[in-house]
This record gives sequence, C-alpha cells and structure tokens, in this order.
Amino acid sequence: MSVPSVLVHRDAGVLAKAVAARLIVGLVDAQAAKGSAHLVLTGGGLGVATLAEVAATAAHVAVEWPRLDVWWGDERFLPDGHAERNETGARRALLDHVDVDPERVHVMAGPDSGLTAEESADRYAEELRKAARPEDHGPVPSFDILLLGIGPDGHVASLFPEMPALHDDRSVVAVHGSPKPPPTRISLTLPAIRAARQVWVIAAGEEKAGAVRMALQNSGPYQVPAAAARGRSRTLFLLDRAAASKLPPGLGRPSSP
Ligand SMILES: O=C(O)[C@H](O)[C@@H](O)[C@H](O)[C@H](O)COP(=O)(O)O
Repeated sequence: MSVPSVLVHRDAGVLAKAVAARLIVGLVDAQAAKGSAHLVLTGGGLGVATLAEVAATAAHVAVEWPRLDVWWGDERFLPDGHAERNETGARRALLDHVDVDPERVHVMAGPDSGLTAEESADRYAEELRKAARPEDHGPVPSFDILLLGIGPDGHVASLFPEMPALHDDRSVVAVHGSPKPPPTRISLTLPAIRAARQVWVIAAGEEKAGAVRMALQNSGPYQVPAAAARGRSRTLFLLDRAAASKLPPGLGRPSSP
C-alpha cells in the first residue's frame, strides 16, 4: 500500500478546482494507457463540488467519457432521483453534461428497485465482479481513481467508526444505523477501496482537521476508517488549509498561494 502524499490548497474553492484538474489529467492518462478507465465517485458536498468543477473546466472534453466506467463508493439507500442520493448530485454536477455511456454508469439500486439494502449490495458486488479482469486478481476492478470524502469522525464512504461493515471482507455491504443520515446506505468495504490504484481523500474545513490528522497518523482502521484508505500505487490527501490545520509541521506541502 502507498504512503499518503498531502497537498494543501488555500480554500475549499481552490481545492475543488485543483482536484477537478487533477482528475481530468488522471483520467486522460489512464485512458491513454489502457483505452478505458474506472472512476469511483464519492458523495458529500465537496465531492459534488469537485464534479461541478470538472464540468466547468473546458479541458474535460479531453476525457473519453464513453470509455469511462463510473462507480460509487457509497450511496444513500433512497429512491432513484431523490435529492439526497449521491447519484443525483453527481448527475446534476457532471454526468448529465458529458457523454458517458449509460451502460457504464454503475448505480447502487435504491428501495424503488424492489431490492432490500442487502440485495442491492449483493447486486453491486456482482456488477463489480463482472467488471473485474483476471489481472485484477480480485472481485473488483483495479479502480484507476477512487475519490473519498471524509467525515469529522474519520468515516469514508459509509464506513463509520466501530461499525460491523469495517470487519466485512465482502466488497459491498449494506449499512444500517448510519450516524450520518440517512440511516441506511450501501458502501464499498475497505478491501474494495484498497483495490484501487489511486485513492484520493478530499477534505475542506476545520471540522475535518482532527479526522485528517488521525487518518495520516496510522490510527486503527476501526476507530478511524480513513486511516485504511490507501491505494495500491498512490494515496493523496487533497486538503484545504483549514482541513490541514492540525497536521504536524512538515506534513502537508502548500500547493497554492
Ligand atoms: O454519502 C456520503 O455522505 C459520503 O459518501 C460521505 O462519505 C461524505 O463523502 C463525507 O461524509 C464528507 O461529506 P462532506 O464533503 O459533505 O463533508
């Protein structure tokens, strides 16, 4: 697993723009190398703001959107089209504005599908399994870039401290009793997250500073799930100054004036 690199930007607005630019280049590079790419999106305010900045960046046309597989790290178990679904935010911010192949936008089914949360998680795990190739050596594709927001409690995706999902070796699980509403969610597990080539943890605001520090100081993954958010070849913590404000000196190189 890769040791995290930390990049710090002036504020949340600059951070979202910088992550968007980095994401465009990362996808272009992955597609140049392999002909296609797998991207895992995160929910949350900063995750969606980043996608909106991708849509607003003229260079996004350099991404071959029809050859991108879009996944989610987690989803709120809400009906299709619900304003609080991570999918809804992503479609409004970006996916409705680029020519993605609908067959390659892999949605975590909500209750309107007739599935229970457990069945929805199982279906997603199967979709991931079908997309995996022998060289991935596992039940999920080697995601090129996997985005994660982080909560003040150190959660990533819908993996909250001390919850059973953290001990699950499947790739996708249903989460009940989420401390962050809504209570029922679908989430990739840590093994699925750690199958990614690159994991980017994005965070802005003072309220994330403690979680960011714990995530970078090798806390236990059950107390701080973000501490296990590591990519196979690269891990980035992309922060604004406020979210980086509790890092020990020397950790966190300012990336923008
Ligand atoms: O479904 C969700 O809510 C997200 O997947 C969750 O993991 C989010 O990324 C963090 O809680 C950060 O959210 P904010 O960026 O809104 O603080």
